[in-house]
Amino acid sequence: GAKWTYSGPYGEQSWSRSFPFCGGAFQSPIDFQTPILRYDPALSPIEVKNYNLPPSEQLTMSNNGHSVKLSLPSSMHISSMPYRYSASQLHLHWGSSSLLEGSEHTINGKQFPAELHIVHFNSDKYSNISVALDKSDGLAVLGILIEVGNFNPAFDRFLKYLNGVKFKDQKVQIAAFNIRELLPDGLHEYYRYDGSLTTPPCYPSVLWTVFKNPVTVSRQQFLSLATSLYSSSSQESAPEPLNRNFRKTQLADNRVILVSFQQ
Ligand SMILES: NS(=O)(=O)c1c(F)c(F)c(S(=O)(=O)CCO)c(N[C@H]2CCCc3ccccc32)c1F
Ligand SMILES: [Zn+2]
Repeated sequence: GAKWTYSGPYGEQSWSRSFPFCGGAFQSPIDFQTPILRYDPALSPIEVKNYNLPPSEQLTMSNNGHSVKLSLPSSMHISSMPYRYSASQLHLHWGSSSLLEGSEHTINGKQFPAELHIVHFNSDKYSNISVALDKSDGLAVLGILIEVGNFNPAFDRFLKYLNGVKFKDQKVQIAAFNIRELLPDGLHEYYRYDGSLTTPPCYPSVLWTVFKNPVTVSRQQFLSLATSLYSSSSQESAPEPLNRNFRKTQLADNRVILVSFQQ
């Protein structure tokens, strides 16, 4: 597809030229501002199934030039939503060694150092994610905000392989692990809204669930994520660091953000 980046001439202000939905409605991410939040007691705790993958299983970790992503088996799924949403991949967004602000969603204007996304598709209605990608009930993404603090052994399960995917299109196989450990302890407090992919093609097809409570990684783990990767391929002459790969917050328009918790 058409080239797009997070800065320069192909940056987000230009995305809508090649990807019209990026200039459309229901775009993500957004800033969770108190005045547009509404408590919804019907929002039940998120329930995930088969997230505890056996270490005998292998996952493909890759650098696609936009993020580092981990392929996930479709046996992993969210069971607490009206439809079953099966896992497809997880990836991250982060700042840089000099910018500890790289999350996509923000809370009352506070941007976190990084954000983890676990992408799922509606496997009750669609046979695979490619078919589900542009359907209004096609995708569900879990967003986990990341703060710098204590060392996180779960994140190290894949961060320790970053040097194997330094350049675009590099892949490595890694031992699977319990993906549940990447999530915050409580899955009952979250923001919920209808939004979009935060990268081209920006389809408004995502039911977003962003947990209220961030997880922590150590400063060293954050710096490893923020400084190990390049968006350019190994053959290219000028290596382009892969960092600050987050989209700016979009207008909420008249969308209401539901929250499962009361202030
Ligand atoms: N923030 S976000 O909206 O969740 C989000 C990203 F930020 C992100 F970088 C990716 S990407 O790594 O695939 C690089 C961009 O194509 C995705 N992938 C999705 C949408 C694109 C096509 C596709 C095909 C199969 C599986 C997943 C996806 C993404 F959904
Ligand atoms: Zn994402």
